Order: sequence, then structure tokens, then C-alpha cells
Amino acid sequence: MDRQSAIVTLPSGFSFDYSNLYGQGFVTQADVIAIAARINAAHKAIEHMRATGEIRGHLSKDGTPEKVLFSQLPYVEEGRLNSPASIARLKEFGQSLRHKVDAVLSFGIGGSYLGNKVLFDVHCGEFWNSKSSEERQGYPKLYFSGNNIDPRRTMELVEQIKAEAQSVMLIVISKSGSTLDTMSTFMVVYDALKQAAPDIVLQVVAVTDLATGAQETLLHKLAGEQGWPMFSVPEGVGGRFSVFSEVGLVTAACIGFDIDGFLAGARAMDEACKTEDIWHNPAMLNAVLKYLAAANYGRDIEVFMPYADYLKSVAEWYVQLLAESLGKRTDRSGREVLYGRTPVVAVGTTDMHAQTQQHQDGKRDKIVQFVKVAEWASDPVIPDAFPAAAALSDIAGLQLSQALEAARKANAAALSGDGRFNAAFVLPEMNDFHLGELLYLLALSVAYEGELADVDAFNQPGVEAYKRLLGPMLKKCRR
Ligand SMILES: O=P(O)(O)OC[C@H]1O[C@H](O)[C@H](O)[C@@H](O)[C@@H]1O
Repeated sequence: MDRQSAIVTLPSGFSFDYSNLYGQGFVTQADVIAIAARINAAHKAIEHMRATGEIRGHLSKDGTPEKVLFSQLPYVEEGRLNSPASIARLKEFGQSLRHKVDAVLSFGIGGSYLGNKVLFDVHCGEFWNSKSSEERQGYPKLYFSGNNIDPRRTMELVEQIKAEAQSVMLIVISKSGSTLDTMSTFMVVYDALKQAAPDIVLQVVAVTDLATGAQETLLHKLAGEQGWPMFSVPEGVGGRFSVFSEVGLVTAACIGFDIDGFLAGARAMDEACKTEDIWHNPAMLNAVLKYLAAANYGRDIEVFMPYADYLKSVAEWYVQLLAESLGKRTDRSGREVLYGRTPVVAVGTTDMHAQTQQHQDGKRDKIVQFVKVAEWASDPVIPDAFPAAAALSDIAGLQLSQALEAARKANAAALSGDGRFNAAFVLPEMNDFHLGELLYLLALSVAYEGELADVDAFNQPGVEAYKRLLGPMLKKCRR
């Protein structure tokens, strides 16, 4: 690592540039030294989590101790949550759809949707569903549903599928197996498409917690009764960490996304984050600097701003990860702390024309976290299409990626020039491996920050408050 320019770079070329987050006017060396003991303890706690799955004070929804096992997922080994056999089964599943299933509809919300959308966007881009089957190499079209209870879109999706598909697969993803948003839209679409038989051949696959007995989920029971094939949301893996499990990988398999490369990226990041040397451990460094930026400088909003359309969904995935993991009323001893950074989705350059005014001149309460893609697979040169228009002629000859990066750099410089905290994750290119690195870094980072702030990063008790009110309200509606 080059301490002068404040960048930590992994062997793959992935880097974290924290030059505008650390040093004069930002988080200082003295700030870091002051919490050295806590950083050390956080590192030990994460080492312990990796080895045993234990996280001090973490309880499941029903109040019993629960393991935290997401850090196993990058390692495909016998006896682990992802085993050679389970990965082979996923790949076979993906192959079995090619040239046979026209469209897959993936139902899910929160952790059962956001990561899947990231994998889809990065691999397929915006126009996958308008491509021919040949262009998709026989893989099906893929639509998402259940991530809202929107009547209009749900019915438009049904009409679209009826118009363009004969062989349809519904994949219902829900860890708890009974989430209102997912199950209500699934039932509407299932019923409507079933009625379209024999024009539509319908298959259903369920992804849920496969516990049995008293813990059996409603979806598991239903899938058993209906004979639907199943994949699992593994025990000890919360929804927001499940993109590395069968939850995310089932979508990956449907579109021919490189599962091995993605997990290899996550693994490379995990290996890099095993060192106790904070300056070489990107997840710990990210957690420490952001924890201190909030605690000592009031920067308790994090604007996550990739410079790439197809990485916008990473920002949306990160919203759930950050908000549910760190937004906590109490610390682990029950003391009220009202902790957490508010996540904000932004995209460069789009939001430079919308949010940047607030980032630059508003309250000094934000960190802007950029994501930069260094090399683009397709990168046109701006042509000199109108030589007589001098202002347009001036930008001719630049590659679009050069214009994009110049805009990002200008934004970063303007912000830091006014003492506004920002940082950048740099992906050498937008591919499955570097995506695995980035998502895993963020997941491990919130685990570290939970330790630093002494909050349980693996529960989400706050979402129960509205759920307690919702049940009776739904009952009332039926009367
Ligand atoms: O996968 P499911 O059980 O359907 O849950 C979907 C989502 O529901 C809730 O809102 C939780 O707060 C989220 O953490 C979860 O990802």
C-alpha cells in the first residue's frame, strides 16, 4: 500500500482510495490511534466469527442465540454452506433452462431480491429481455416481481408474459416463507398464468429456509405439498448477506453468470481481510474510517455513488445492508445509542445534476462513497460529428470513459477541496470477480462496524414494529 496517496490495492487490482477520508481535515491518525484497542477487539471478534459463526450478543428473532455464517459462503468445500455438489446442482439447474424456458419470474423482496438484481444488472444490462434467445445463448428472459405490492406493474407483467412466453418458471424466494409482498404478488401471477394453460406451461421453484418441524416455513411446506423443486436459504445467513448463497446464485444460474468467478472474488476479499493490519485490510479500514467520520465529525449519511448505470443496484443493495445492519436503537448492553448512517442511492454522472448541490453546499453530514470502473469492455470515442460547433468539437476524440472519470474526479476534488468526506472503490473492470470482491467487502465491513459500535449487525428488530400493526390491519380489510 502507498501510505502517501492513501490507497490499499489488492493483488487483483481492486482498490480502496481513502485519500479524501483520512489525513489533514478528515479522519486523523490520532483518531485511529485513540480507538486502537477497539479496532483490535473488532478484528478478534470477526476472526472468531469466521472460525465458529459466533457473534457476541446476536440473537435470532425468537430470542435464541443464532450463528452468523455468511463468511463461509465464498469457500466451496465439502461440508460448507456452498459445497461442490450444491454448486454443481445450481449449474445443472441453469443449463436445464436453456432453450426450454422462455421466461423466469423471480419473486422476492429485500435480501431475497436486491442482490439478485445486482447480478442480473451487471451480467445482463438493461436490454436482456429484448434480445433474441440466440443472443441470450438460450438462457431465459428474467423479470423480477414481489419487490413491491404494485397492482399495475403486477398485471402488466402478467400481460407481458402471456404475450411473449409459452414456458414460464416462477422462482419464489423468501427466507421466512411468508412475506406479504412476495407471496401476494406470487399468488396473483401464479393464478393468472395457470389460467392461461395450455398456452403457458408453468413451473415453480421455491427458495426458502429448509428447516423442518416447528421451524418449517410456509413456503417449504407448500413446495413439499406441490412437489416444487427447492433451493435453500442457509441457516445463519441473513437475507442481506445471502447473495453469495443459493438465494443469489439461483438467479446467477438462470442467466449464465459466472458463479465460480463471483465466489472467487468474494474469497479473495475475505483472504485480504484476514490481516490485523488495518492499513492492508480494506473491510476493516472502511469500517474504521466511516465509524470515526460519524463519531468524531458527524458524517452520518453515506451517499453510495457508482459511476455506472448497471451498478446502481449495488447502491440499492447497500441501502438494505447498511440500514438494517447498523441502524440500531440500542447497543449490545441495551443502552440507547440510536446508531447508524443513513444510506443514500446516487449514480454518477446522473446525480451530479441532481444531488451534488446538496453534497457540496448542504450540511457537513455526508460521506460520498464513489465506485469507479477502470476499464470498460466497450468504450466508444466521441466522434467529431459537428466540426462547426466548437464546444462539441472540443470533446471529440475523448473516450466516454475518460469523460466519465474526469467528471468523477472533478466531483471528488470539489468535495474534498471544501473538506467534504469522500472515498472510492475502484474495480479494474465490471465483471463477476470484482463484483464478488466489492459486495463481500461491504458485507464484512458492516460486520466490523457492528463490533466497533457495539451493536448487533445481524438482527433487524425495527422492522417488526410495523409488521405488528400490519397483520391486524390486513384482517380488518377482509371484513
Ligand atoms: O426473505 P424474506 O423472509 O421474504 O424477507 C425479505 C425481507 O423481509 C424483511 O423486510 C426483512 O427486514 C429483510 O431483512 C428481508 O430481507
